[in-house]
Amino acid sequence: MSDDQILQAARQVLSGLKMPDGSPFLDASAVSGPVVLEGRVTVSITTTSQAAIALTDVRTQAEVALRAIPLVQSAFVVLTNDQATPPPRLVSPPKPAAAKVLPDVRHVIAVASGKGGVGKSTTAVNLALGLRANGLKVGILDADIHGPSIPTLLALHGQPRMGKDRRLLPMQSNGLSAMSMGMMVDAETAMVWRGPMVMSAITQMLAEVDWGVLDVLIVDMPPGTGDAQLAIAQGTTLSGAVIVSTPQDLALIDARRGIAMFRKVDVPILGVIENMAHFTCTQCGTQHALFGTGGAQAEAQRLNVPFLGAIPLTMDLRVASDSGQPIVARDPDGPLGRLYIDMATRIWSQLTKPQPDIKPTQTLQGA
Ligand SMILES: Nc1ncnc2c1ncn2[C@@H]1O[C@H](COP(=O)(O)OP(=O)(O)OP(=O)(O)O)[C@@H](O)[C@H]1O
Repeated sequence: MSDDQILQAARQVLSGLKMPDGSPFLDASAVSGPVVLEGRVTVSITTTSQAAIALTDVRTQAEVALRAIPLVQSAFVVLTNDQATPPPRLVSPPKPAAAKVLPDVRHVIAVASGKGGVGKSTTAVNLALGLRANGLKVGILDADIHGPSIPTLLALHGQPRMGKDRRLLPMQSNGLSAMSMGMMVDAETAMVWRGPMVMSAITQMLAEVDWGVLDVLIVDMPPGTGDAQLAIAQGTTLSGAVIVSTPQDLALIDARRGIAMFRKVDVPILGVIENMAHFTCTQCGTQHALFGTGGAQAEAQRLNVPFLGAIPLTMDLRVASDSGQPIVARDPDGPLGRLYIDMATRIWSQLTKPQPDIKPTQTLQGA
């Protein structure tokens, strides 16, 4: 069945559904889609948090009907909360009505950067493998809908399979359970989602993945500190955040914004990692601080957050990452592998040491 045929079938099954006010589902101005890409079907219904509950039934009916179409790889009907500004600061514990969508995940950690291209995804993957080397069950979610890079970094090919209860099974790579938003929704659909819409879509889709029992789920955040990032930080109950920065002043200014953003929504900062800290010449062994030195460490001290370590700029790391064999998997006992594993150990000990401000993940808030 081609995408066009799936689209026709999708429109056919959806045409039988009604909105809560009795109007045809497909005619509702709040409904966008269906969009079909390589067998994946997405529909979004724009709503407000207050009106979302009334739409829950039709959302489920639409999803069940779409998933029953032969050769549909995945089907998501997401309630997107179209608010121009993020909802007011969430006071923990989160809203009591929140569904426990990840009851078997002990901690969700965000790996974030204020600025793109600083090595956030590379760091997220290697930290995930470092936690795994500590004997933990670890998953990684690539939440960067617009520029997903985890499939490349972990050499994930093909589409995730559907489990028994029609929930998607994460893909497996190097002992990690992995899922990329890019595999669940096509970039074109996501492109029109604003911050809060991205958040509600992400939290909802997280619930559609059968993560199983995990000690840690790492969320590789989209770069930046705009509405989308704030909404994810706010809507996903996080145990903590790790901030990645290069040593340049400009990157540090953005990292500072990232720290401020997580603090605003009461997410503890587990630490700052300086990436591309210095370059060691392969010919003469001399270290060159191309982007300055010690900036992230000084910033971490100034902001009173832990400094987890500095990763050098190395060809090995880049080649390993870009060929889908992360350095911790390829060479766990080498200097870089040990560095990441040590940082992961420190992160885990922070999560598990009893302190009032680091809480296990209880809930993820839907729309
Ligand atoms: N320490 C390092 N040494 C050498 N290359 C690195 C290092 N860290 C990351 N890279 C390379 O830099 C590029 C960008 O890295 P990565 O995709 O992890 O960044 P990002 O911050 O997640 O980017 P984006 O904002 O686009 O999601 C990749 O080619 C990666 O292999």
